[in-house]
Amino acid sequence: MSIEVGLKKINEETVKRSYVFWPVYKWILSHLRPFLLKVVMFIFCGLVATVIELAIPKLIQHFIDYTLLNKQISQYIKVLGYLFVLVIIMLCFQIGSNILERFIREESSKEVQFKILAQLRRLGIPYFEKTNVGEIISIFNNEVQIFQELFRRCIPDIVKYSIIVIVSVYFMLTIDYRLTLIMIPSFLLYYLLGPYFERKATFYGQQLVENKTRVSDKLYESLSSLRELRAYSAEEWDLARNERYITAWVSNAVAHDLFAFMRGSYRRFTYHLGGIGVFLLGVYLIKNEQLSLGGFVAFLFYYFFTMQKLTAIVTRFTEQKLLVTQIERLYQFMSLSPEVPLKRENTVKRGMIKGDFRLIDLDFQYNADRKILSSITVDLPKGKRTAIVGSSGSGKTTIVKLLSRFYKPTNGSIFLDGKDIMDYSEEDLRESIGYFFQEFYLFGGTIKENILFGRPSATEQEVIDAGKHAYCHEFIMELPDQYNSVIGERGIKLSGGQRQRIAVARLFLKNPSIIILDEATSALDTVSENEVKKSLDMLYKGRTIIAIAHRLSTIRDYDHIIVMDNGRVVETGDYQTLLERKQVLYELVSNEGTDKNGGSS
Ligand SMILES: Nc1ncnc2c1ncn2[C@@H]1O[C@H](COP(=O)(O)OP(=O)(O)OP(=O)(O)O)[C@@H](O)[C@H]1O
Repeated sequence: MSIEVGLKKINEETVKRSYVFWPVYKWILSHLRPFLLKVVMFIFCGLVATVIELAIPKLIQHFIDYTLLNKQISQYIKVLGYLFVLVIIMLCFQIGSNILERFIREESSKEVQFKILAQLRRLGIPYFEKTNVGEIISIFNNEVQIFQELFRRCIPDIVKYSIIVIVSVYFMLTIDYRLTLIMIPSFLLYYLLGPYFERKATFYGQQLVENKTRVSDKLYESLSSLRELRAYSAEEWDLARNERYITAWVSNAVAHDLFAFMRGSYRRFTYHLGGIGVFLLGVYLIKNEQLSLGGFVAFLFYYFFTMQKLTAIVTRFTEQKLLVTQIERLYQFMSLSPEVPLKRENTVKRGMIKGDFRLIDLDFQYNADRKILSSITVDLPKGKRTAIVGSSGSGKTTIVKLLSRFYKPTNGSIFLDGKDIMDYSEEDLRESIGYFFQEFYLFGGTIKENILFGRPSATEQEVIDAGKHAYCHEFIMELPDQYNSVIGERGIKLSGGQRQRIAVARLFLKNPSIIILDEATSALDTVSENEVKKSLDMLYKGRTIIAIAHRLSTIRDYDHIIVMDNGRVVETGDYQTLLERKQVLYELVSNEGTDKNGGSS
């Protein structure tokens, strides 16, 4: 059976899938490893609390059989005293068990969140380029929640209830083994249909949560697009669209409640049926003096308590199976290996990378079906300004991604200061390279925090010096809170040029030996561009600069130009020489001039 939910058909078979269950389950449980001692303590506390809780009916049995029948008042007070002490001890162990359970749950889910972040970092740019942000966010929202759910309910409940059932069956056996055997047919009767109702109720329960999220997403979309809907007279269309999702939600809710009710009713039916058996046999045994009255009363308590917990274990197992299947995507994500293996040991002294790049016979493709770069052999000298130019799609950005080691070349090598770039540690490389893009991220905090991002350990004076070098000190000092001014989400309260100068200040603080730019200032007006250029010129001094340039007017003063076409390097040299050669760069410059003049020159 399947139900139509929105545009996606969700099949119930997903609930039954078990081929991934064990590896995923083992992986989930591996998160308990750091808290092994606490897990043992949790089980111990649970065991003690359960033994005490279940010893109480035994005490009642004693009370009925000896104290009450023999009318011994002193015994009566003694039993009450024991009971009181036992309850206090039991409560202490229950509190301990609850605290440990909560600690284990929260710590393990915190750890999984850290692991997701670390894995995202490990997978790096290739993963972000292949996966949409929605999917990544959903891993955090849904899968982490499922993970918490497993540690909140399923795993601890299965452990707790199992302890209860084992201890309780032991006490039942000490009363009468024949009565205890009645549990078997009673449980088998439950097992006949119970898991079916469990599966259905759990499945619809999960769908209910997903549909609820979908309905609120759609409502949010409808509210955000009210103007467009009215302008296009599309209210009816929107209503019909929402109705579909709401109908799916409602039918899910009805199905869930129905199966949950049937699950509960069937559960009660089976163990009450067994209860009748216990009554009949119990009365018979009392009549034949094979069972005491107190023993019978205590047994009744154990029977109902055990049956309830036993059937609850089945419920938790069903829920757990579904949740584990749903967490499979997170498991697969955590099992991914980065395209570029990360090297950890630092092999060069801090600040010693100078930026002398040599690319030898380099080929690259993102996917097996298409070559993006072919036979690239080129030098990008240290301490110089190199510009990479060429038509759109010729592979400029791809080269820069390879220089940054975001990707691994398909063939050939990249040497940095004479050493294969793959042999540098991640830390060495990231410390040595700074980036400057048209768009970059400013955090919603203060200007100081945003500059400090370049080197969090920098002093206040270093931040101010960086601000001065980047020509942003003056405008910062004019703001009401100066360096402590809050700049709004993504730096919304600043102009484009001001934001870019903050980014330059950040780079001053980071102090990398190599700076990679992607047509950094093309989105600015002339005044802002000149201001940013002034700050960039300060930054460039003594560093290796590699720039992707779209406007050829910006590369005149570069030392070295690499001209690309269709994934190949077609020309290299300085600007003047290449122009005089009147080949590809000359063509590009001429075309740019033509475009600017509207094709008239
Ligand atoms: N992550 C990716 N996966 C697959 N193909 C990609 C990816 N990034 C870029 N490409 C392809 O590689 C080719 C070169 O792209 P690249 O971005 O390097 O060109 P570019 O010269 O920088 O272009 P532009 O000047 O337009 O930015 C293009 O055909 C592009 O479609």
